[in-house]
Amino acid sequence: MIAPEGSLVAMDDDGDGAANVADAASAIDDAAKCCHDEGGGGEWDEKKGSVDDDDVGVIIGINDACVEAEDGVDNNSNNNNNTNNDPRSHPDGRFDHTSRKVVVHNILKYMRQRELQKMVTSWLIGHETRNIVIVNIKKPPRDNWVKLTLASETMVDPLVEIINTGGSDGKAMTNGRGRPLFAKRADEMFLNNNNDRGRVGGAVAGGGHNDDNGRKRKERDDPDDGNVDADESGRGGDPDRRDNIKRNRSSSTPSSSPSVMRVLSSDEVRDAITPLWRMTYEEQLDSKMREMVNKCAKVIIKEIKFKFKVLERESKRGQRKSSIKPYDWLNQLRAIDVNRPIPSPLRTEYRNKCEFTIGYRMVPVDRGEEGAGAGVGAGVGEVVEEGVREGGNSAMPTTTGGGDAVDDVASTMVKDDGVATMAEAGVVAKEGNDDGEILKNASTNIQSSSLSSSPPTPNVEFRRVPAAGFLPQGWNGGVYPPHPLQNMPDWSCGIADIFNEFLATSPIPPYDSRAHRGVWRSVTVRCSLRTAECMVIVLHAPATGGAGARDDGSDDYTSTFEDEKGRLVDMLIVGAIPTPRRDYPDGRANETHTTDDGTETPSPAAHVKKSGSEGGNNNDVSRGGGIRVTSIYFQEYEGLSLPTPDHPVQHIYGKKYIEEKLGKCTFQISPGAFFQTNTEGAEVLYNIVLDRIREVTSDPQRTLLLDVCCGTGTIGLTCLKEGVVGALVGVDIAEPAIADARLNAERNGFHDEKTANDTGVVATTRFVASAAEKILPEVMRDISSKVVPGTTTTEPIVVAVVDPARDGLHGIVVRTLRANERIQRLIYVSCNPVGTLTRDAAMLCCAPTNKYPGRPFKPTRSQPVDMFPMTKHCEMVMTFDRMSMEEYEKYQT
Ligand SMILES: C[S@@+](CC[C@H](N)C(=O)[O-])C[C@H]1O[C@@H](n2cnc3c(N)ncnc32)[C@H](O)[C@@H]1O
Repeated sequence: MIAPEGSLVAMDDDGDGAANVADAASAIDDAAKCCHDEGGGGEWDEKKGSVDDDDVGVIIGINDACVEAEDGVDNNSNNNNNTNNDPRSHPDGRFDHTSRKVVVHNILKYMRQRELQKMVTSWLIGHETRNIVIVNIKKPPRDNWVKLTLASETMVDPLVEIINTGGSDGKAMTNGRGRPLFAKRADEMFLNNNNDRGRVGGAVAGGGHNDDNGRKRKERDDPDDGNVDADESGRGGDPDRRDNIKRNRSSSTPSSSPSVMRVLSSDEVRDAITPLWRMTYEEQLDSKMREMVNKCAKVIIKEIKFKFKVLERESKRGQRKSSIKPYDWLNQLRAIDVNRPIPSPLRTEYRNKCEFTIGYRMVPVDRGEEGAGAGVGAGVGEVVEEGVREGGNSAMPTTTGGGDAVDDVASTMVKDDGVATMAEAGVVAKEGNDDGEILKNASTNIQSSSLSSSPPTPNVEFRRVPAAGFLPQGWNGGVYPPHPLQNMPDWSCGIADIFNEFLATSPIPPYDSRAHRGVWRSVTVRCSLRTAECMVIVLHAPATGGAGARDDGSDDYTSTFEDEKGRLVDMLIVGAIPTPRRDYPDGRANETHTTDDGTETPSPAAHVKKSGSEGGNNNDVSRGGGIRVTSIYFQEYEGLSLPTPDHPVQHIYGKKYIEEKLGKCTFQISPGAFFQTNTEGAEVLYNIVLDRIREVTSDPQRTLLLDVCCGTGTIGLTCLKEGVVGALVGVDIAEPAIADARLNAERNGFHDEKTANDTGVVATTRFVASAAEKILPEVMRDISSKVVPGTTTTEPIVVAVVDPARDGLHGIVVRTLRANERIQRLIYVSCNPVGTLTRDAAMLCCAPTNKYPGRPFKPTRSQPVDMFPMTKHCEMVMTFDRMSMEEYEKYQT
């Protein structure tokens, strides 16, 4: 591996030809020093005696490999480019955020960085032959667990074993005070924390700076697509998707004890992916309101109070010269007043983007239904019937309603004995019959399952059918169609149907993420009902097969791959997307929706037509039924997790982007760019941002908006178009998003550096493609020195909007925003309000320290917006105002 510039490589200090434990320890020490540098990632707060940013900048190698230190930037975030010199990248250059992590519990809550590193190093002493390389250590402050990232998935189980059995008498190692440590695969933790997925010990398991998941990067941003394999890390926040990814990861983990897999009913699929679907919409909002109060607002108050206690302790010890009293507002009854969540204009079928995993569906072979189930929309074991594709000339198979058939097999169980699992299906299918190998379920050894409420049915036979859909039970449970999910629009199910038909007849199998064999991985569909455009992105492994297959040279689909791609494209573009037969719960199909003027309409289509006509769109699109695919991409990827937003794509058909109308603007969206997944909900969200800006400025010409994590420029350009600001600086890490943002500026009338907008305000736009933590200090200097366009003043009113991915803001970004007192109002749009928002809010509002200087902010408004009905996820717009000098001085002692 090449060490990144400025990082450290463990030297063979003792001249034995290899970097060993001692070398590693010395490198660790150096790395520890490195972490104190300005701009470093996880910073150690000596005074607090804890790791502040939870990301300890260390790499420990206990094998013949070299030992490196991090470059100090939190590349764990899903949004980082994958470079070969990133010490956290996979040894072969691939970025892996998934199953390489181990969580160790019962660590002492307060440990200095160096102690922590030495302890971790000591676990490996005597086990050098196991060749374990720890590439990252993350410990949240004040928590008693640590998360270790290893160089390879194969090192995970050996490390767990060492920690759990490597102590005296074969017992677990101890924490230095005699308490036994307990290590577990991180992906198993996700499985076990269904109700609060991804959180461990009260903190985000993915690490403070990270999640989503999701892929710390990963962690993608559209909250509820319930899926899986390809995550847009860092491209915003898709909580459901993250949840799904966790489900997948956890279930692809080999388990030491046999578990039982059960075919889920449609209701159970809904429970897994849209857990609030059984509630009325008012109940859903009530539940989100409670969550925002208890897990967001109250936690922020607690965090700030805690920081005051630490300061007090330090003052008593004489470690601090000046001090500051806790703010009075912290003890007020509703110190952070949370408003009731604003409802989503659409309550069903609101997603404009859906991601389906390609894998295998388990179809029970019912003697009367032999040959059933080629379509993804079909319920398990159900017969596919011929249907006519709307707007097209071909007869495409569509499916009959699937719910009954699924319910019929709800009590059927199959033993996941490590042989007949879905994860292995790719391999088996290659050897056997892709679209119908029959698996016999052993009637013995069937165990009770936490998922199961009904007894197992012995001797059930299953066929594995290639399919695209969701993985509500993870990989081992197989793929389920999206048709029962009420948040999925018709067009997405129609696309799934096309894929199912294609996969059923393709000689090329789906990708098996455990064996790394096969080819088809996932499909992402993005659609605008307002412009009637639809983009399909097919993620696939190389045609030569996955890495697992290449090892033994057994898979090579190069001779048929191009033909199969062509066949798939033909199927996608032959006509309008077929209208699927949905599998909605009784009486729920025709939920009402609130239109812009507050009236109730029966379906999303009515709302869409209304909005569309206002926006000048005359497409007669009915629930997506008349939509055609307008753009197709293929993306080859052989990494273990998900491609980054910048990963190359191959444009195959149609337009290179889709357009979406939002407010008064039209936006183009490329394959790698983030866009809010609920268009109507995004309008509500952006209106709140507009109101919050209007509250603090009556002089748009002098007002500059700093849009951090701007994506395709949607928030900033909306504010320019509405004339509430005169200048916009947008920063985003994703190059495709920034390229779109620049074009979107032009598309919406901001052609040059300076353009008078509709309201007469002279507008300037500047979009920068860079990680905010790298560029923000420079951007802030620049803002302070330039003359405000259209004026002669160098004193702009600066309002900042931050809308980070689930990972939240990097510590450097928080510090820069806080230190720059020209920013009087900061509007934080969070897709992770119960996670990273609480952390970042505490940093913005706590008393000033060397690390977080500047007058503190104060949360003044909290407005949740329900962007993801039926899921637990909720967006939050929290407004922070700079504490006045007068008030601030009051607290100084
Ligand atoms: C939730 S999206 C918000 C996008 C945009 N504000 C919108 O509403 O469409 C989060 C964005 O943060 C970007 N991002 C993630 N990490 C970043 C970083 N370190 N620096 C700058 N942008 C980042 C992602 O590329 C993504 O576009």
